[in-house]
This record gives sequence, C-alpha cells and structure tokens, in this order.
Amino acid sequence: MVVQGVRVESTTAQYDADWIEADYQYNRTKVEVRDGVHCATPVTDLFKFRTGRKIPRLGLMMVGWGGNNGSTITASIIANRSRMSWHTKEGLQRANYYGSICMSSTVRLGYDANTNENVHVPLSSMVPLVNPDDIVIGGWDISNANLAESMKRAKVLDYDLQRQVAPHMENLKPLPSIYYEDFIAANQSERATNLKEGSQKLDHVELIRQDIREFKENNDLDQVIVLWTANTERFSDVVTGVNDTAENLMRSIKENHPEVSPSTIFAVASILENCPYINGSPQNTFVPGCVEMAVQNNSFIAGDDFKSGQTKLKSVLMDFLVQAGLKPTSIVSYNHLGNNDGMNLSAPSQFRSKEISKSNVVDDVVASNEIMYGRGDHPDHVVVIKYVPAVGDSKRAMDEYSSDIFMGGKNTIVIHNTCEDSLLASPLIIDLVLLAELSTRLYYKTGRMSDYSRMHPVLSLLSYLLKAPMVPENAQVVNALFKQRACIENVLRALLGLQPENDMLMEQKLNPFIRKM
Ligand SMILES: NC(=O)c1ccc[n+]([C@@H]2O[C@H](COP(=O)([O-])OP(=O)(O)OC[C@H]3O[C@@H](n4cnc5c(N)ncnc54)[C@H](O)[C@@H]3O)[C@@H](O)[C@H]2O)c1
Ligand SMILES: O=P([O-])([O-])O[C@@H]1[C@@H](O)[C@H](O)[C@@H](O)[C@H](O)[C@@H]1O
Repeated sequence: MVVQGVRVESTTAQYDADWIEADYQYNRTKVEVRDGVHCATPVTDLFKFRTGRKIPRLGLMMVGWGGNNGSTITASIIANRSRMSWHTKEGLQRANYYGSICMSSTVRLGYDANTNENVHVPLSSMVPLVNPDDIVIGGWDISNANLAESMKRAKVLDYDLQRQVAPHMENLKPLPSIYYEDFIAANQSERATNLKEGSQKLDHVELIRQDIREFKENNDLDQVIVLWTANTERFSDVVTGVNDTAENLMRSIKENHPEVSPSTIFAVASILENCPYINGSPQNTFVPGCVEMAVQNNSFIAGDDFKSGQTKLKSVLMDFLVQAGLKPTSIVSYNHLGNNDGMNLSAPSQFRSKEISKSNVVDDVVASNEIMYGRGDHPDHVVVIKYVPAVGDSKRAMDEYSSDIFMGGKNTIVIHNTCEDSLLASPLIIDLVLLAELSTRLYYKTGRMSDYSRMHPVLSLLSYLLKAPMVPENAQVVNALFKQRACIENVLRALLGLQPENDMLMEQKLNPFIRKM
C-alpha cells in the first residue's frame, strides 16, 4: 500500500480547505549567570501557525540563467517533468532530484503504533510544497546563448540526455541583463553580448521590475522568485551615506554610484516587486541599505553562496570533531575546477569573495567550545582555488584536517572529494526556491500578538543551503549542517503542531520490569 501524505490527528492541528492551523508550545531554556553559576530556567511561548494549503503557480527567474547551474537545473526539471531516461556507459539513467532535501530526503515522523518501529516520511509530505516539475523558468544572462547552447557549453549533462532535452531549450532565451564590468573578472567580458540599453542604474531597476511583471503576466503566475546564480562579484564597499540605509541606497542608484553592484540592482528590483530574492553567490549583495529595504517592504531575501560540496562537508566534519572533544588546529581546503565559475574566480577580487564565504563556516562551532578554544583561538584555515580548464565542472577538492587529540596525540584526516559542481548545486536551487515559496505561505502569532505575521524578511530558515547564511540583525549564525537541517525539520513539525524530534528514544530505555511509560 502506498501511503500518501501526513495528517496530524490532535487538538493542536486543524485543517480546512485553505489552511493548516496549529497550536505549538515553543520550549526554550533561559540562562543567567548568578554567583558564578549558569542558572537555567525553562521558558515556554505559545505559538499559533497558519500554513496556506493552496500551491501557487510559481515562476523562477534566474540571474545567470545561461550558466552551468542555470542551464543544468533547467534541463533537469524538463527531464524530470517528462520522466526522461538516457543511456550512459553505466546503463540506463532516469531523471531524479537527488541532492534536494525537499524531493529526495525523509524525516522521522514518529513510531509505528503496532511495531514501535521508526516511521520516516518524505520531507515533502509534511506540508504542501510546490512540485519542481511545475516551476516556470526564465531569467537573464549577459550572454545571448539560448539554453540549449548554454547546456552544451556547460558540458555538465550526458550527451544522450542533452540530445533529448535540447529541443525543449532552443527557444529559451535569457533576457538581456546589466553588466558593470568591474564587479566580475575581466575574463568574463567576452560573454557580455546580451545587455540592456542605457547605463543609468535607476533605469536598470525599472527595466528589471518590468521584466519580472511581464514574466509573471505572460506565464499567468501567482508568485515569482528571483535567484542569483550569475558570476561571483567582488564585494561592494559598504560606505556611510552610500549604501548603509535604504534611503541612501536608492539615492546612490539614482546617482549611478559605482559601488552599487548588478546583484544589488537585481535585489532592489525584486524587493520592490515583492519577489523573494536569493543570492547563490558569495558577494555582499545585501548591503545594509538593501537589507533595510527588504525589511521595510516585508520582502524575503536569503543568501549567501550555495553550500554544495567542499564547504558542506567542512560544516559536518568541524561539527563532528569539535563536538567529539577533538581540537582541529588546521584546516586546509584546496580545490581546482575548470568551469567558467572557476575562470571568474581566478581573478583575485572574485576569489576573495569566495574565500570569505568558504572560511567563516567554522566560526560558530569553534566559538561554542571555550574548553578547547580560548578567546581569539581559532584553527589555521586556508582556502585555495585554482582554475584548471581540463577538469571542467568536475571540481576536485582536497582537504586536510589536523586536530589535537588525547594526551598530546595528533589526528589528520585527508579527503579527496570530486564535486560535480553543477550537479551538486542545482538541486539546492530547488530547495531554496521551494522553502522560500513555502515561507510566503507561513504565518505565525504569539500570545502577545493580535494578528498573524510572516517570518522576518531575512530567511535564515534557508541556512542549510548556504555557505554564509544571512540572519536577522543580532541573530546568531548557525553553520553546523545537521543543526541547520534539524531547524527545517522541526519548523515543518511545528507547522503541524508536533514537538521537535529530540532523539531521546526514552521508550527504548525504560526499566524492563516497569511495563508502562
Ligand atoms: N557548486 C557550484 O556550482 C556552486 C556552489 C556555490 C556557489 N556557486 C556560485 O554560483 C554561481 C554560478 O555558478 P556557475 O557554475 O553556474 O557559473 P557560470 O559561470 O557557469 O554561470 C554564471 C552565468 O552568469 C552570467 N552572468 C554574469 N554576470 C551576469 C549579470 N550581471 N547578469 C546576468 N548574468 C550574468 C554569465 O554569463 C554566466 O552565464 C557562481 O557565482 C558560483 O560561485 C556555485
Ligand atoms: O560549495 P563548495 O564546494 O564548498 O564551494 C565551491 C568552490 O569550492 C568552488 O571552487 C566554486 O567554484 C564553487 O562556486 C563553490 O563555491
């Protein structure tokens, strides 16, 4: 029997045609230091959640649509929608969504009433999510190559699949984009063959807003999400009076200030159109003025930099080592890759953006352990990226983790990790889009609130997908991968009025002579 979906039977969850409504006890522990002791006090806040059940007709507009990630995710959704299969030397392959937690992972819902065994259900069955097969895709690129040409240029997908998908992609053409040459590597200039007219940044904002409105209208969409998967830009200088507030940022745009980047222009346009905007690259698109604009407009933003391979593993290994009481003293992360992203990153300013996002991922777990790491103590951490055309999109990551262990001992872990960059990043685009869309249907109310509200515009719920997760002001960044994933799982449980997974399994630890719980 194929079991479909999850339905909570409890006084804490109500379902009607439009909403899932849940009552939820949010339990935390408040800590105060008194007389040299950490005094812990349980705190409970009562939440009400409302989740819209109606799935919108969703559009995804990618900036950098013609890139390796953009063309790969487009081809892959077409292949999944058509249930395509293709021949390779290993045999027949079928389209799938591996690498997407929404589409290919499960969560432990509870225990079987009869057998007491764990019951795991697809994450996508917890609350209604958009089916990626149904997403309408569009976007912009500075390159005028159509999506079939882009897929071929990317050299990511097998030929027998490309052959089948190409006819569906030949008529997909990226909209002209904006190109401020000093923000990406000079070696990208040859691609700049598909640009909007004019050089006024305010006009660019309005033209991009018009693109979004036309895409939404022409495709009869309910919602559009804009996602940056274009090249990594250099960091913008954050300057008081230029981009430190929403007002100053808008004035800088009107004045064509050179420190306003293309990615910030796209973010501003998306915010003003109330479209969630996601930054899949490491640059600081969300300068303070842009964040303030998102908050003022109550428009969702998320970033930065897809967490796809080498850094994803780093966020697991560091959590494992430090939480095991082992003290990493050095982390050396080297990789080489040969795709256009790698060529862009071969320029120092663009590499610096990536070096930052790949380095900060260990900060939270190091800061959590004052037993081993005193103030200011931190493992040596080196990030190296080299451009080697011969390996294409098949990035070769090599890492060495050295740690102090018991009684003066040393441990060294060496890893070689072949990360097919676009095949690892593309499913993250699906998760980012599906969870951002869900967030637009998610409302909460606490005991002190008279009306329901959406979550904070800075979508820290998406941290699992990102190397350098953006969080609301004064919030803490969490990088540990399984803490980030537990956050997603437990928020989904809370939307159903279910308590968090605590992994205690007390029912399996009870005294055998006392038969009842
Ligand atoms: N595993 C991964 O692939 C991975 C992981 C994390 C982050 N990223 C980031 O994702 C981004 C895309 O990666 P990719 O491998 O697809 O790169 P890519 O170079 O193949 O694609 C980038 C595309 O962006 C276009 N572009 C550049 N500037 C633009 C602009 N202003 N407007 C519109 N289009 C523009 C380029 O023409 C190109 O087609 C990069 O910034 C990369 O660092 C990738
Ligand atoms: O996600 P991850 O594998 O740690 O990081 C990757 C880098 O190692 C790679 O050099 C770069 O091209 C990709 O854009 C991605 O950022």
